[in-house]
Amino acid sequence: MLREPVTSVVSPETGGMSGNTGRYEKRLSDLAGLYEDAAAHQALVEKLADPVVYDVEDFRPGNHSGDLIYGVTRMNPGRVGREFFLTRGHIHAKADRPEIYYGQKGHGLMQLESPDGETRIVEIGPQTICYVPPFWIHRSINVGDEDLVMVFAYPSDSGQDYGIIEASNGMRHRVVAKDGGGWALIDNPAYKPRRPETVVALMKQYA
Ligand SMILES: O=P(O)(O)OC[C@H]1O[C@H](O)[C@H](O)[C@@H](O)[C@@H]1O
Ligand SMILES: [Fe+2]
Repeated sequence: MLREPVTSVVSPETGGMSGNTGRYEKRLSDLAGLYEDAAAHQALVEKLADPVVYDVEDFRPGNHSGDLIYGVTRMNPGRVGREFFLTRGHIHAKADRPEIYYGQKGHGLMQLESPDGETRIVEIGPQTICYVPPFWIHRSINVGDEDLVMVFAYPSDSGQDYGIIEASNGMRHRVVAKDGGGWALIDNPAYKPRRPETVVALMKQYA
């Protein structure tokens, strides 16, 4: 069926987008288990009365392969202990599907992890396009002191698999605030590397 063209106007200030077909919010309590300091997380949920920490507005034309979902994510600035506010993170359920992010406002990082445990950190500011290649687990982190707003687009049949991060007890590295400003990468001591067979099986589906 022939589709009609669509335009969306993005507001870098509010992180909203016209023409969206959906919207969802994540509250701080939805992110339990992601941060190294679970007590600091719980204390902050109570202190701030469980605020929205990121929201997503998107346009979804449908699920058939070859189509595209696009939208905008807005993330609050903030920290849990020494870690910055972040998204849950995922690999695409169809793991060979890529994604594009386009910075609109604020200062963020994309933390990427390959199936065999390599980490890459990409800085995203306004006007920066970040290409997330197939097979990389990805999570956004707001390392600035204002909202981080990014436009994204990915194949509409990608899906999100959140279990891969849970299964390894988090990503291999954590991004933490340095004393006096900036950020640093540290090891996540709880990290369980994926077994070589798991990595091969994940990539073989698309060989
Ligand atoms: O799904 P999360 O890992 O919580 O990330 C939040 C959102 O970030 C980006 O906007 C992605 O393109 C969305 O697909 C994702 O849902
Ligand atoms: Fe994604």
